Amino acid sequence: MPQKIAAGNWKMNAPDSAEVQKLLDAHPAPSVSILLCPPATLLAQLSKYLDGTPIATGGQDCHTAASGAHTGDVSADMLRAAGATHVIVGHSERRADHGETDALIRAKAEAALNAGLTPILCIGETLEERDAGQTLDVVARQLTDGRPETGTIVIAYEPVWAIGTGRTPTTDQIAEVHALLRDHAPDTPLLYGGSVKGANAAEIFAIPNVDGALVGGASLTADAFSPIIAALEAS
Ligand SMILES: O=C(CO)COP(=O)(O)O
Repeated sequence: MPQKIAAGNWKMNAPDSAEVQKLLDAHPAPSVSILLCPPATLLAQLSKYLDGTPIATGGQDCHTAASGAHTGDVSADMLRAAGATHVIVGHSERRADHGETDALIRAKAEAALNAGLTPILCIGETLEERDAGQTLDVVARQLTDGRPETGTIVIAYEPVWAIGTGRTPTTDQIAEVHALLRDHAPDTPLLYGGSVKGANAAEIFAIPNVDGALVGGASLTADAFSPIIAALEAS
């Protein structure tokens, strides 16, 4: 059975530290893995705060190189030194905003593995691709081209049109993609991401081959994230 993971992607947001303490108080001994991915500037501080607790931390992106002349970037080794265990790579917001290709994302995932981090590889189709019937082709290509040949990773299926929109795919649509991912990655945790809330979490976690969630907006407060963690524990 792949590990169950409730991961929060804070994106470019900085919740109050009281929210983190509230989350810890609500989940002193979780039966699933909990991960928070803050902005890079907060990572060291948050990792220190969470040291010795069941909540782990991750980065939101990394450079392919370990160090060097790359103004504005952060390496996987630096994330690791700041306390991270994971790093998100290939998020659709980075694919869209920074033109990240599958080849670049794969190099980032390899850099993460080399630094001792577990990459969370994000894949997912746009609405145009879904409407054109290309969803399975797109995610299969992103997986094949973006995934390192060896090493332990986590995969997050995040349909671009479901991110921050309040729209989620039907359970059949999620099940179809996750079945394909499971065929390609039998022992890999497969997360769903895109408008996951306390209200829909149980239904999503009941879908075969869904091992957890990558949560954006609802990871910013303990009140919103805690019911998602509880639903995963109950699944
Ligand atoms: O992009 C996401 C997580 O990486 C999902 O964001 P939302 O949960 O805000 O839709």
